[in-house]
Amino acid sequence: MVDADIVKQLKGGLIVSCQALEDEPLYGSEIMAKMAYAAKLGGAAGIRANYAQDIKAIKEVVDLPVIGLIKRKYDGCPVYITPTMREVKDVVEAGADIVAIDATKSLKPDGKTTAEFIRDIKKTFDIMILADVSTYEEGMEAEKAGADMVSTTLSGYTPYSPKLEGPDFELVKRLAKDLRIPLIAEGRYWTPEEVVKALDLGAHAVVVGTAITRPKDITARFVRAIKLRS
Ligand SMILES: CC(=O)N[C@H](C=O)[C@@H](O)[C@H](O)[C@H](O)COP(=O)(O)O
Repeated sequence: MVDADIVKQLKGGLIVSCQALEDEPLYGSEIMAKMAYAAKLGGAAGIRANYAQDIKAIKEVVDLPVIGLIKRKYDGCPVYITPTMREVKDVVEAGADIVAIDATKSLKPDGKTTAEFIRDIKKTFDIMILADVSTYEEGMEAEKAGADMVSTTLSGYTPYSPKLEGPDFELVKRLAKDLRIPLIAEGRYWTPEEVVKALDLGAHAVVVGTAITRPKDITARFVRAIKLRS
């Protein structure tokens, strides 16, 4: 069911993605909860988080809407963002307000299409669904299938979407114009100006992850600039 209060809380705001995989230096729920707390103090409107234990830890320290997901790889399947009902259940039980799922045209590990997967989630759980897409068509399909929001998360990460260095503004513009449900802008936002531009193009909210919560990548960006100088 759509929670109008949550949609309203996120409107025009910044959602900070606080994620560290097992092989990343900041892996650990305690650290991710501190990241989320810092984001809240900085004025974030919401948090995006991976893993049940991180979602739980974050929910204990911040009262912001949390978009939860579980990244899990299944052999031979390109879908890794909350790919099956098993991960959805864990996200729901961890207390997330919204579940983010891969809503690309790839079949899920159990052979379901995105539309079938969304239908099954709706039948089983009372949670809002954020459809992570890589193209305009996937966004429109997700809305038709019953998603509550769409995010541009996967643009640049499927073999058939454009490989841009920065955000996919064109996708934001087209989806924000044609969807009736909220469009979230996400993926490779590094500056406040880019975030403002996405909102001006009609995005409901913008997710920033790496540029705020992955110090290894932030450091590498500075170092790269220094190296280019010589
Ligand atoms: C493609 C993929 O797996 N994206 C993931 C989705 O949850 C995260 O690793 C990203 O950090 C997140 O989307 C935010 O994007 P950025 O870190 O570029 O601000």
